[in-house]
Amino acid sequence: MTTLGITDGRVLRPDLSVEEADVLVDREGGEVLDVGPDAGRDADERLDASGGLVVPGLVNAHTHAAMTLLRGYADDKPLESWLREDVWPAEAELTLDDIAAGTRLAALEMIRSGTTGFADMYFHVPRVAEVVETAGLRARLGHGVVTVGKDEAAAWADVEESLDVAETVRETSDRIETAFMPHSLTTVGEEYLREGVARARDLDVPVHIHANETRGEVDPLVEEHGVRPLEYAREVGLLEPEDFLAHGVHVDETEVELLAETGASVVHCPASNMKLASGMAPVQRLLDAGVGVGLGTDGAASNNDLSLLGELRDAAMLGKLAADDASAVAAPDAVRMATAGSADALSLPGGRIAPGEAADCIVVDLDAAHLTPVHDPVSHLAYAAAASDVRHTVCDGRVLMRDREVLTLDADAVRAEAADRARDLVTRAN
Ligand SMILES: N[C@@H](CCSC[C@H]1O[C@@H](n2cnc3c(=O)[nH]cnc32)[C@H](O)[C@@H]1O)C(=O)O
Ligand SMILES: [Zn+2]
Repeated sequence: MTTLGITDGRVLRPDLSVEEADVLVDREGGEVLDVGPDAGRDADERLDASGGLVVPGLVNAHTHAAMTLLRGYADDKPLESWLREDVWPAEAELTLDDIAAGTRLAALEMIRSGTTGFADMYFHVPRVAEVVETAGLRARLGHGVVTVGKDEAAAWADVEESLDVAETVRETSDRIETAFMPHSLTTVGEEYLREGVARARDLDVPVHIHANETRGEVDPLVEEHGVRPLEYAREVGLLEPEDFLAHGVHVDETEVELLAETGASVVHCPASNMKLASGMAPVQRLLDAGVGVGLGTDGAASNNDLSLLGELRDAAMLGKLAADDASAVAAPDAVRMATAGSADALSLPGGRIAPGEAADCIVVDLDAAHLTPVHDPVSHLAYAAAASDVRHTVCDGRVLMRDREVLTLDADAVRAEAADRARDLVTRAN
């Protein structure tokens, strides 16, 4: 066994208290061995955390990584027209190599902003998995299914591809898990949902889906089925404890209770919900009811970055507006959402720094003008720290970024290739 010591900093513990301590990690086992004063002194390799805060690696519980290629391509539109007029036509032109390049750019951005784990819904997933493996991140991956607008054969083929990906891609790496991922309750027809979800249970994989994102999506569903969307979701076999739903903006009391009862989680995406004017999720209400809530950026085309430090600030801010209460979604709630909340929603290791937990952690530099003075480090994480304050990133015991240098990807090459491919993609789409 070789060890990594993250030394001389302060550590955010699972109860969100902060103490001066080292973190000692088993590099091969990818596990935290010890947290305590001088615990890392005799480690084989050291990462300096002085002046910094050691935090669990952030977990992005809902994104479409390769959409980095469409960052800034179509802004200032609501969901329906944004998808139909801009995003889907461009996505129809994506090649396998485009997906790989866009995902590499996302991985680079995630590592540089302190994200160690994520859930991705996209296509050409084996290529996504290769990038995740090389970058050293942890992920739950799936192929997004859309059946509306397709003939029956094409629709079933899309369902089959998602199930096949869920079954096979999890073998790629110890750090990769999968899910069956129907795109949403309205873009996948009922018979496909029922059959796909039942088959996912046989494969023992969870289901990830967009749900209750906009009123424009909820109202017609209620009209057609005569029940709330999450009641319909339950009827078609969704809402098992390991399932996780993106957005959950327009949920009523019945649906909040249904989530609490079933144990399915919600992934809150505040920036995307604001940018597409989708609405405000009742996050404090969900937390009060005991619903598991994680945090996601959604794709870079509706955000427009993948920084979870930015996102958890948005979550804390929007949560107060939604509840009309300044004490709602307090700093510790937002920080928990981006760490343990997301890891638990995805059923992935991580989210807590304690012996026996996965060695996924980051060091956030507190030596900066905008982070002075440090009355409360948790407040700074929630309200003042930015992606560029992340000094080191460690996932599964491996150092992915040291002193802001990413070690697993060639940052300049990744950016150059993504920019080239994005330009060509947009030319083809128009
Ligand atoms: N197999 C499908 C692809 C589905 S992947 C997931 C999809 O979600 C889309 N997407 C991104 N953000 C959102 C959102 O906020 N709500 C709904 N869909 C989104 C994204 O552009 C992508 O097309 C097909 O053939 O079209
Ligand atoms: Zn999404």
